[in-house]
Amino acid sequence: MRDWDDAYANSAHIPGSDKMPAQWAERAAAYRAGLKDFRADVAYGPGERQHLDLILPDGASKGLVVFVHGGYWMRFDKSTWTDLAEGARHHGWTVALPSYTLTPAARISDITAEITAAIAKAASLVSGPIRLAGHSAGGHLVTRMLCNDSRLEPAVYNRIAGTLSISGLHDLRPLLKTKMNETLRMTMEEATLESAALHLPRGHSPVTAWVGGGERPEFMRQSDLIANVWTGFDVPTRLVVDPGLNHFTVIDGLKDPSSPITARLIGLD
Ligand SMILES: N[C@@H](CC(=O)c1ccccc1NC=O)C(=O)O
Repeated sequence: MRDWDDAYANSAHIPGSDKMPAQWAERAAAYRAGLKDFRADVAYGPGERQHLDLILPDGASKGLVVFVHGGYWMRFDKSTWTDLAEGARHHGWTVALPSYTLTPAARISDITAEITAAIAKAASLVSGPIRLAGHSAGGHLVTRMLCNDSRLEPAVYNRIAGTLSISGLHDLRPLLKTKMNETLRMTMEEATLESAALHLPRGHSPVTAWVGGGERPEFMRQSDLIANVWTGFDVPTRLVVDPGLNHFTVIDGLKDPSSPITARLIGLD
């Protein structure tokens, strides 16, 4: 059998990655300190981690971007990558960054419900079109919003203009075979329910699966999978392989207003 732990291990294959979380947090804190309009810690539920940060643009808001962070549902929070809001913010979008309860305190299906509530809250505060983005585990969470069991209210769901799943996980069943499942505590039933690629899409808003060309083959396969399957249900899909980037550098372009990934996020391309 394949070594499934190795297939989904990112840090182990990226030199210097042990120092990255501290660098990410530092960059994000410096970015927050320079923001003119930063609304921290808006509650979207009663839980300790059920809060989101809002980053507002300089002029009128064109709409709402929600970015859901990654870390295999067990690490990090809304403050780790605040600076990734800058690309969309620069172009006039309000960006919401939710935290969520991590595993093992929550199950993945609980986190899906939390992100549903976070998007509903952000949508009640910010008008206009909604664009969803998520990285890795966050890619899982945003594509789950588009499945035909999605609990988003129609008034919110119908505002979704596009979704960007960056190095997203769309079939969770292989993770059952990793040591991470000691923390994730998924059963086959939950892994199946939580796999976007095993659901029909609820509608036809466009989905982009964006993955680094230097990522582990499983991440390439996971991106290919959602684009491939949902194309068959008339979802306009794109698969973008961004050359040379790894699982951590693949999101860097979001902070750059002129990058291709920012253009994709806000529909400029
Ligand atoms: N220690 C994990 C970290 C990881 O994969 C990760 C780190 C930051 C953001 C997203 C990640 N992956 C999926 O959610 C690994 O490298 O396997």
